[in-house]
Amino acid sequence: MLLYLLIGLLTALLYGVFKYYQWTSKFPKGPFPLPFLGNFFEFDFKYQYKSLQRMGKGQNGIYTVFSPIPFVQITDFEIIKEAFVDKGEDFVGRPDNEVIQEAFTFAPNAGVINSNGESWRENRRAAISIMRDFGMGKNLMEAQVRSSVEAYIAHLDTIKDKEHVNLRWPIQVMVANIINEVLFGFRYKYDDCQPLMNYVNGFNELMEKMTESIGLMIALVFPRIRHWPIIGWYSVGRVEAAQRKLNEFIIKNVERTLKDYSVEDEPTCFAHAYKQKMGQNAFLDQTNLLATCSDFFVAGMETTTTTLRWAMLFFAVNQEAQDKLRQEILEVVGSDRIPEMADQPKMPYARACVLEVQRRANILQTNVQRVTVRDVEIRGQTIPKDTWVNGDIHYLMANDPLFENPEEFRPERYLHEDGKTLRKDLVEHTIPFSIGKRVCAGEGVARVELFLGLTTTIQKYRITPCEGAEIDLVPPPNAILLPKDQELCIQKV
Ligand code: HEM
Repeated sequence: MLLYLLIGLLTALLYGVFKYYQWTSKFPKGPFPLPFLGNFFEFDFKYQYKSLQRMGKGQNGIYTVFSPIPFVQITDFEIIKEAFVDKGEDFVGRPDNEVIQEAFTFAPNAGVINSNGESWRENRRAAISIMRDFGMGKNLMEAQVRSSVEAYIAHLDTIKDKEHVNLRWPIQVMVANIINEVLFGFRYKYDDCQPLMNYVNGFNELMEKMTESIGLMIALVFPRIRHWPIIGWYSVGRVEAAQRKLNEFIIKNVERTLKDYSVEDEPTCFAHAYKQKMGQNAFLDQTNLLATCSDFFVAGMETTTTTLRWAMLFFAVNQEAQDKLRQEILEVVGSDRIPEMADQPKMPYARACVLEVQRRANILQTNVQRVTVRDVEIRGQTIPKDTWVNGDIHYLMANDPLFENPEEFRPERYLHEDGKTLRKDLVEHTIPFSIGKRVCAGEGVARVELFLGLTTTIQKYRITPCEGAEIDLVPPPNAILLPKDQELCIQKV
């Protein structure tokens, strides 16, 4: 009897293993997955980009990691382009996993970053149209950026001990004020910005918790565990609670902005303009107003701040590049006014610097996840509908053979020998904002912020390491690769 039972169990197990491998064979081939567990134990969830760097080598640009969810990685530029641009409509989804949608968003299927289908389309369209009306990529937005940059320089001027300056908060407030003013119509003062600091700290804690939690990874596969006592709290509950706190900040700011606004009035900020559009279709409602503001606030603040913080460290370490950049700024702009976007075409070295900062900082461990909305074929391999796909811009910018010695910070790599013309091939492969239908919705603003934020700082200040200190360029684990907090010496030029 026992023997029959054992034979029965063994047969069921072998059948299960057979079915498992039959299923995995539907996805692009990658590192060999263990039965049922896939590559779970090969994956360092804290440093996902390092695991993906290791696994991606020798995979011909497209492969699957089972974590244990099938997770297709695309590491080759031409294949990312084929998927996200040529077949863009097929890769336009975001995960509609209930844990992600309920715990990590303002509300399920709302806003722009995590929504799907018509809700995403209508909200992205409305948001971009409002941003354009407020001058995204044009003069009005540039004027806001320049005024925020000027306030930041004025703040740096007031700092007494310039030999030990942590630039984190000055940069954070400068960048946050731009998006805050666009969304809600007001700015924070450098000496009175506690709600903003609470938001930023809360967001960073949320990112840390998300990166460190193996429980969360398990909950993505078995969402029910989030309702279990204790396990539910450690896997999802504490992350969800952190997200709810962030949501409160957005609700307060939107309420403050809309309190005295009537839709007959001329809108002076994003929240006003969205309020005017509400009701035009079923997806533009109060929840989506809040969720879209939340998405633009978070996406618009932490990414640009982090990139500029890395920039200061790179230039502190690379004095030669800093001198060269300053020389170009002084030749083209002089020192009586701050740079403007119209100067950019005459400043190839500055453009190369921004590209190299973004490439070398490479701030996202993985791209924001896409999901296939139908079965799709890429390079002769089928990716089934509803598969998670990482268009791995991190891997690309750190490993593409076009970037010789990718670890080096060397803006010159973007310039031809004449020192004036940008290398189009390298520029094309530098895609920190991703590409395709879901390309970053704030790319235009971010480019203005990065160019003006960087060039104005270097125009006004020489940045060096503090005496006797070494700059630490190793990022701690976090979904966004933030630099470690460290002080720098700043000297007025
Ligand atoms: C250095 C700065 C930034 C970087 C590196 C960056 C990068 C990205 C990336 C990689 C994505 C995912 C694209 C994809 O799914 O393929 C994204 C999406 C997004 N970004 Fe940015 N971003 C930056 C700044 C901004 C700013 C300033 C804003 C707002 C003003 C913004 C708003 C958004 C939004 C709303 C999305 C979601 C788009 C969608 O799903 O349709 N980002 N960003």
